[in-house]
Amino acid sequence: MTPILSISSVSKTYAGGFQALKNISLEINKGEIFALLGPNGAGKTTLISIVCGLVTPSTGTVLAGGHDILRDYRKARALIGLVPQELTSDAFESVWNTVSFSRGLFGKPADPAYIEKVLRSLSLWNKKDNRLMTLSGGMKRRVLIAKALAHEPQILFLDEPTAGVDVALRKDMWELVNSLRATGVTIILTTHYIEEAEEMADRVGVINRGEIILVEEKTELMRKLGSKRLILDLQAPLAGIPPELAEQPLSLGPQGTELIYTYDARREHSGIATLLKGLHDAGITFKDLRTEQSSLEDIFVGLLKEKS
Ligand SMILES: Nc1ncnc2c1ncn2[C@@H]1O[C@H](COP(=O)(O)OP(=O)(O)OP(=O)(O)O)[C@@H](O)[C@H]1O
Repeated sequence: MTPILSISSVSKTYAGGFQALKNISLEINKGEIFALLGPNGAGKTTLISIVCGLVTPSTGTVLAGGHDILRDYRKARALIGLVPQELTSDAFESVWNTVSFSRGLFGKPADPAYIEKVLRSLSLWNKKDNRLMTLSGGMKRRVLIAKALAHEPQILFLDEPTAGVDVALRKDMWELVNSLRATGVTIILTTHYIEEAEEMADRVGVINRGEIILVEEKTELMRKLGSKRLILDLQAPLAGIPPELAEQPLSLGPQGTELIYTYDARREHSGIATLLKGLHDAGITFKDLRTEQSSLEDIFVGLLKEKS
């Protein structure tokens, strides 16, 4: 796949001496939805701000569509749309003017038909003459997205798109992101909500204390999510897995008193019946059994603990 965004060895130390990013390298592929997960203060906003040319990195380079964000700022920035968390100005302006003005900022010629398409796709068309101050919170968020799309960017950053919005609007946002992806836009979103990453992302990156600690395909994470463990408390400890059970996905607990069987909880056949028959044939008996499931949340929390 072609990377549309290449972040290489980016570090950021703020003026006070605080190191917010440590040697970040990340490639984002054209057309993918990438979710950047991380706790408060992890460095998500700093990273986005560097990619958008709002904050200067202490070291490292960022290329957007092959253009260096520092040396070739206008070309690189024109490819990027940024949806911030909050609307800061323009309270007295109309939706139409605000969005059209954003397009002009990037030196793009006026294109009323395109602005109309964006407003319609965001269900803002019948609000086009409303002043921003008269809109609900959800509508204001849509205006932020329309503004970010006004200059036809290829890469869209959504900073916490659904923080503090109600469930219905969150679902709308998810749909919207999917429909944007269908138009070929690459989307990078930051979120605290693991559910959101699960729902939308093709790949997930986890950032903690300024470091990327994991980047993985969501399906791979879901595979981990779907993996379940059946733990059998044995009557008598085993020294090893008996050869007749060697084909099974089995492992032994620390003292040989627990036999652990890992299986995919989403498959129709867990293989547990075959396992139990095999245990019976091998003369292995157990006192008790239980199952455990790891969730993306567990993986996430575990990762953060490991690194702390
Ligand atoms: N201008 C600045 N000067 C000094 N330190 C800063 C500055 N901006 C951010 N920081 C610090 O850098 C760290 C990372 O902040 P950043 O806003 O990038 O985190 P975040 O992952 O976006 O957090 P949140 O989820 O809370 O938005 C924090 O410890 C923050 O206090």
